[in-house]
Amino acid sequence: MTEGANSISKAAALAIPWPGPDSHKHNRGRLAVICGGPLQTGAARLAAAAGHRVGAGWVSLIAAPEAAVILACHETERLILERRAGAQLSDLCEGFDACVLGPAFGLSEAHAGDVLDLVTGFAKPLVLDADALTLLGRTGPEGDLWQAVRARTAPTIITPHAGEFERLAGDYAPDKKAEVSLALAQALNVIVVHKGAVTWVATPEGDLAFSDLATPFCASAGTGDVLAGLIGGLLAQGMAGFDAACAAVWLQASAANRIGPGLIAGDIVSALPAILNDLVPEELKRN
Ligand SMILES: NC(=O)C1=CN([C@@H]2O[C@H](COP(=O)(O)OP(=O)(O)OC[C@H]3O[C@@H](n4cnc5c(N)ncnc54)[C@H](OP(=O)(O)O)[C@@H]3O)[C@@H](O)[C@H]2O)[C@@H](O)CC1
Ligand SMILES: Nc1ncnc2c1ncn2[C@@H]1O[C@H](COP(=O)(O)OP(=O)(O)O)[C@@H](O)[C@H]1O
Repeated sequence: MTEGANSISKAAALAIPWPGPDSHKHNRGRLAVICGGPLQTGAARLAAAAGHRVGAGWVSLIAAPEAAVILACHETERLILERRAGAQLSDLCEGFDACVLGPAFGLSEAHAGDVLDLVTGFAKPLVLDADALTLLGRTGPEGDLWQAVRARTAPTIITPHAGEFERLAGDYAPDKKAEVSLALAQALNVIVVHKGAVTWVATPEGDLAFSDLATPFCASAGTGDVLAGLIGGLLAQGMAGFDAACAAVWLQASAANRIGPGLIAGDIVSALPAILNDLVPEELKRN
């Protein structure tokens, strides 16, 4: 089944959107990243920074007041949108072109309600990662959340690591990673980015691609949050789901490989301009 799968190459990243003379910050893609509690803001900040670096013109972190204050101590270029008591995430995300939900978000009943609200009420491309996937795994195929994800018409991209994948689809043999990714893509009607030393990207329509490019130094806290943010940033700029996922996987791996030993997640974000500079069309180069 995996014989037709493409290896993700530089060509995937050459397809990313670039700004033009008519670009301004509001039409280059507006990305919302949902933040968890005040002691767990780092994951969302990594995702937001990655989405910003990859070209989204306006990136907001949405957080409850206690976490918003922490964010305000850290963030310079990202906007902070305070979520007051009773406000729905789907209302706050109106006007954004894409959203990332899950990194260090939280696993309570209230968080599960928030995930259901956004999955149902946000009619734009959505990246679900980390805790959003654990919550989805808890409800299972018969649950409201699973059914709501299936019913979405806008693209949904999920980015499970092996542990999160098993919560969604059960155990699998290591040599069946491509097959189980495709099966989950179909079962959930989502694009699956099944991470690891080999990352597989699968769609409900049967598209399949893989990457084994990334250095094992990627196995470090927060690198998956960066990937989720890259996908979100590309979706916000209008890239199609499968193309955005493949481009983000290549960009994350290439930036990580440039660092190698000593890599921590934020370095991938910092290395992105050099990687992007190798891809940018000649007419956009001013250096
Ligand atoms: N800066 C920050 O604030 C950061 C915050 N973060 C946030 O922390 C929260 C927890 O994140 P998490 O990734 O540890 O997820 P979690 O649901 O606890 O599952 C972990 C368990 O799954 C299993 N497992 C099996 N295979 C695996 C694999 N390939 N890769 C990883 N795990 C694998 C393994 O179980 P074991 O095999 O050890 O029994 C492992 O113990 C989450 O909210 C996240 O967003 C992070 O993003 C980092 C930066
Ligand atoms: N051994 C490895 N070789 C290459 N890449 C890896 C390896 N282990 C993990 N990665 C990559 O590192 C990232 C880790 O993501 P994840 O486990 O979600 O981390 P976090 O939740 O801490 O951000 C993924 O993009 C994954 O593909």
